[in-house]
Amino acid sequence: MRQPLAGNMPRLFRRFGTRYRGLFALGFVLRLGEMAADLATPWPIAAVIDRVLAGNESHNPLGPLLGLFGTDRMTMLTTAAAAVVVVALVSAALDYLGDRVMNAIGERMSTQIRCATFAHLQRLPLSYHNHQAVGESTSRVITDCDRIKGSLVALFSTLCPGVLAASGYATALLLLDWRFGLIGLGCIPLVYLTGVRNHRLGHRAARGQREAESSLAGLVTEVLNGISTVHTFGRHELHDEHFAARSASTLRAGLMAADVQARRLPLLESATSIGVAVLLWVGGAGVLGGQWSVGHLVVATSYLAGMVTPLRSLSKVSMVFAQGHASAERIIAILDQPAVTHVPATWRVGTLPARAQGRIEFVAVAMDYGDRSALRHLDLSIDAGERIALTGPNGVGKSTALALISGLYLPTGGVVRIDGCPTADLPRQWLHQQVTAVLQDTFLFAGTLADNIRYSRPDAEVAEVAEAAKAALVTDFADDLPAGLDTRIGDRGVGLSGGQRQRVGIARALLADAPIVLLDEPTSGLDSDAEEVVVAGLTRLVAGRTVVMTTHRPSLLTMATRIVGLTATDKQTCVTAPRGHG
Ligand SMILES: Nc1ncnc2c1ncn2[C@@H]1O[C@H](COP(=O)(O)OP(=O)(O)OP(=O)(O)O)[C@@H](O)[C@H]1O
Repeated sequence: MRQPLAGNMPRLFRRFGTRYRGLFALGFVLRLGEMAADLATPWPIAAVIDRVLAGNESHNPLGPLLGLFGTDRMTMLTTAAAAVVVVALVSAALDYLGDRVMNAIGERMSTQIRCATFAHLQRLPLSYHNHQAVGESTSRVITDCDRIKGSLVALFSTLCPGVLAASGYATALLLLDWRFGLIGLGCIPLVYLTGVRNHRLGHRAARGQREAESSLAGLVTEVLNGISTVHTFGRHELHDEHFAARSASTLRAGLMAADVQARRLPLLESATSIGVAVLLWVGGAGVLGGQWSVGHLVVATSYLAGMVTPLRSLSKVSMVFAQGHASAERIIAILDQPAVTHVPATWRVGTLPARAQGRIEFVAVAMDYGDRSALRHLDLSIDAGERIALTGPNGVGKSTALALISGLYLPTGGVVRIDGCPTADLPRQWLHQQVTAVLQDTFLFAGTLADNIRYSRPDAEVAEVAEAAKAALVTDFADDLPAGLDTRIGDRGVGLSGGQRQRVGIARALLADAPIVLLDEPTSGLDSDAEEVVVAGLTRLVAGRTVVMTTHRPSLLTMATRIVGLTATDKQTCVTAPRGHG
């Protein structure tokens, strides 16, 4: 459910902003100082007009100060000019310090929001990621967090000082003369009404724009992930058409946002010009009637202009706020998702043995992915040290069974137990130490071969990494590379063959030294030569561990001590009579 318009930013504030209260207070004090300097700015000019030019001191409280260094006209002019410069310098220095402090709050808060969003996103269950395009999630972490940063910086460097300045000038106008004050205050409802109406429109436009941009990012990521398929089938035009269609919705949303933005300033100008006109008329009449001096009127118009200027700059950043709100909504949608670590862990790590025996049981296990059923009432028991191969038709649920053992998903019915403990109740950290896997396609991160092997156990010694690499036959090809195991490989293992990537995956699993090993078609994409080498590595990996594998390859089936066939009926995933296998 969407949060109310104003609900998202305050939530981000409560969570990430409270620690900056001290800095905020400092920034506020600096802004107050700057405002006081700004309020003093027109007085030397007014004093010159009233005392030096018109020879009249009655209306100007600063008039007598002008004669501090002498009362001849040129000395008073010089004193006024120096006062203008001093006041401007003080205001500029306070402006600089205030901006530094306030902008820093925005920058720090947004960095924290980005880090927290990424950390949380990583911990969301696979069921979330299965339904979310990678590009869309990337766009949230990068672009939405960037928009939040923009609006936080605008909040601290424009909105807060702007509101402070506008209220300061309004108060000063009131103190100057209550009639001037009323004229100034009269502008505020007009500005507020145009602002609120535009903010709503702006938020709607910004939300549409972000959704359209995210969908574009999702498309780009998908096509680039499958770029070799695009090239193989030469379907570039198809994706061009999809991209153009989605770009059209981005354009529509962008034009709507541009229209809202363009409307804002003229509306505001019209609203505030009424105030300026009234002030000029009332003030001018007052000067003609001898109620006020010209200098007095100059100060009042300068205060009204001072009050209107921040309102104008606020209107310029209001689209930034609208975008920030829309993006905050999308970030909160991620932060509100329950992470996998929230699963209650009944057994604490300290109460569990450091190493499981490796017994696995499926008791009436069912698994549905949304509306799709993958396993129905599966009963299967695997003894510690057994090596079983799951076989059966495509889609019967073999990979799903493996995913349930490793805790990637929790069963939607029944229970999966390791050494008698349901996986749903086990701490994730312990489960990661007990179960390792070699999948159909080993995913490698950008970094060195050694980094990728160490991924399963970051604290492993160099010698242990080398030993795992040797046992998995990684060393055989790494020795021919320029820096051996320290050779850098690209994203997703670009630069290595399929068989080489699988060998790195085996080394990674060997280093994890877990009592349970899952093999999900680890040789399916390999030719017979590569398969032979990978099987040699796997033979070392499986020794002395409980192994559950899915494969149709005879070379792997020979490693199994039992082959279990799965078949599906409407009500049940059945286990066909187990066959002993050496
Ligand atoms: N992440 C997922 N989201 C939705 N449905 C899924 C997901 N993973 C698997 N499925 C569905 O669950 C069913 C079982 O899939 P699974 O991959 O476990 O079968 P499998 O026996 O390993 O198949 P194969 O032999 O083709 O690898 C299939 O109908 C599949 O479409």
